[in-house]
Amino acid sequence: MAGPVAAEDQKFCLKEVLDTFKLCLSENKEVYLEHYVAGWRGLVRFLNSLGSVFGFISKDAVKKIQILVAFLNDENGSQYVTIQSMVKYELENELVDLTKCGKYPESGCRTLLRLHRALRWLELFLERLRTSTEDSKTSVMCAEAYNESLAQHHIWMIRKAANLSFCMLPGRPAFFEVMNVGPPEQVLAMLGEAIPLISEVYQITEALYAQHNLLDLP
Ligand SMILES: CCCCCCCC/C=C\CCCCCCCC(=O)N[C@@H](COP(=O)(O)O)[C@H](O)/C=C/CCCCCCCCCCCCC
Repeated sequence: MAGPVAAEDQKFCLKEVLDTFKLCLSENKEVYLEHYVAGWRGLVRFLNSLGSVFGFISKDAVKKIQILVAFLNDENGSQYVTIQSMVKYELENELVDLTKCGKYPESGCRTLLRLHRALRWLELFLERLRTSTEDSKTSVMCAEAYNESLAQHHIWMIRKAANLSFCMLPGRPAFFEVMNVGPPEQVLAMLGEAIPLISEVYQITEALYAQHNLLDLP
């Protein structure tokens, strides 16, 4: 009999990730950290299914997810229920390094900022996928989205490695297949539903971080 399957090894399904991002927003538009992290977990599952060449990316994402999960499970976990409460708690208690070489190199605010920047890449990439044609190249769409967003925050070596890895992405038909949604029309429809959700979560977090001058945390 097969044993339990680790979350990262389960088969990816875009619908599930979409449902998780739907759960992210509270009635008053706060972002639940638990669901935000669960959304990223689902995306990492997708990345893992694309092959080991993306291992260095998924490793970094998993590390950041684990840091945030540790805060959620910590004795002060109730302060981390939403991104808003996390920011308030960490700032009020001076738990965020505003400059390099401080006491809290892995604060929740700083860690989430890295995923937040990656969410912008995701939004741009998915929008390109949604408006792509049969002969569009996933590698080009991914690189364009990356260079327009996340790359600006990465050192040269990471940019080089990331851009090289994009060349190993499967073509559009195989990529759609891994998304596990159904025929291309359904993939496009689901992307049309997912992008505004992801965009809203991104905008709310961006405004919160801008309001507290946290967008450049080292
Ligand atoms: C819906 C289906 C289609 C889309 C599926 C996308 C799946 C993507 C899953 C995960 C994306 C990875 C998120 C990466 C977070 C990166 C955070 C970051 O910027 N870390 C850097 C800075 O961290 P600190 O040093 O300051 O702690 C770190 O240096 C990064 C290292 C690893 C390289 C990151 C490259 C990111 C490329 C993003 C594109 C992923 C390509 C996936 C292809 C589908």
